[in-house]
Amino acid sequence: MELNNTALVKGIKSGIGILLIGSCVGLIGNVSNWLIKKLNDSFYYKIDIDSKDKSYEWVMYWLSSNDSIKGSNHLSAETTYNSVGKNPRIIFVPSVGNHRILYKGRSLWVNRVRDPQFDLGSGAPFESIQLTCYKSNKNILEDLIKDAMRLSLNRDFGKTVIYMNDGGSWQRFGNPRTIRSLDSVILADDLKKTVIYDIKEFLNNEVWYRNRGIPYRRGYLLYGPPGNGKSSFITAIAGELNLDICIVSLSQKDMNDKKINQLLNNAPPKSILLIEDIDAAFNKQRKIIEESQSNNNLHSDGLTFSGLLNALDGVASQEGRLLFMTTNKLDFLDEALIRDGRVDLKLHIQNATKQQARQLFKHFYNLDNNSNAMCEKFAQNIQDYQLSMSQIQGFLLKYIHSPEGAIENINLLNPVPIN
Ligand SMILES: Nc1ncnc2c1ncn2[C@@H]1O[C@H](COP(=O)(O)OP(=O)(O)OP(=O)(O)O)[C@@H](O)[C@H]1O
Repeated sequence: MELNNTALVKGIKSGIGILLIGSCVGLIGNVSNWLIKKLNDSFYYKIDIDSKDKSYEWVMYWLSSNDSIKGSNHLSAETTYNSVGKNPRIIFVPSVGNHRILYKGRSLWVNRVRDPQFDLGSGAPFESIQLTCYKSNKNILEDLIKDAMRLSLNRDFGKTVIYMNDGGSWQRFGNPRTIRSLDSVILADDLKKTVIYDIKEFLNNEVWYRNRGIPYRRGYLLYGPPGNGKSSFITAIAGELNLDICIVSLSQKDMNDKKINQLLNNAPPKSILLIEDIDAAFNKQRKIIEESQSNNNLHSDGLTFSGLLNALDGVASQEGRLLFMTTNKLDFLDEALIRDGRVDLKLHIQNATKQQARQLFKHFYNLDNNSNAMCEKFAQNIQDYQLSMSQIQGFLLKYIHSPEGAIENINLLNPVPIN
């Protein structure tokens, strides 16, 4: 019995011993962590930048053009294209991990961190960058971010940035485009004035909308035969009003109701949302098929008509949402898609009138008023609404340096003889 008690006491003692050692180890661990943190805090200064913030894109762009990053032994290659998807170019950015760089002759560290979690909407991983420098050089981190911002804004200044959707998130597409001037788009009547006035009214009246509880968004539908300037006009509007363009591709394989909702409600600030050829993705026929599927309790995992309508009606972004849709086939569209509130202004862009042909001729050859008679001669041989503007432009391109040649040969474009 006594033996048993002694064994018990020994057991308790060794248990307490282990506990004490465990606690001491834990305590030492905590103290050393605390010390490291304290030392870190007193020696280093850090700034975290989340990939959802605009400054992340600025700093990554800055890093890609910073020479000292090339000394790093682990970079990531990223391919960029020009605005028409050509001329691939590789840029190198820091890969996930820690990198030391020099800025203004000082050392600093860039730690790119990839979160194990993925954004369920876009399928892209969450990322962040941590910039670290010695506390004594604290200001250089803020200077770096400001420099990065200036560099990016300079790159985009006077240009239109195009974004395309990659799943449910927006990615810059190629290099920003040179602005297309409004003068270069020739439309009938006062269409340009009407639309620009309408958009400016909208952009300047946020409070008016908010006070009345009216969703702060505006939708435009441009419809009419191909090649008459629908896309060109939208590009020129973006240039005129200093807006970017977000092209929504509804036909992407993995597009679904959730992603379209995210896209339409999280567009980059100061941008136009553009859905081209909306009839290709959604027309009356497709709606009928979907309705019959849902009557038969068949559920769609992809993008549905009601999903698109919900996204269009979703919470408007802070900046106000400008949506443009284009179609060649107005009759194919379901009424619900283009009803008031979803589409506020419908603009018919028709084939060329004589007057448009005259202006195009003048603009194409950069002629002044002394050449009005020549422009008139060209225009009087164009019948209203018979040819598209792109057909006339294509014809003029054959006589790129010779307006006289274009007039002489106009019967090749239009059978009406010159008087
Ligand atoms: N109204 C116009 N003024 C000046 N150029 C025009 C006009 N319409 C068409 N063009 C020229 O024709 C080409 C095609 O124009 P654009 O793509 O804008 O037409 P669209 O109406 O959007 O055609 P689609 O319906 O096929 O998309 C462009 O090169 C553009 O410069």
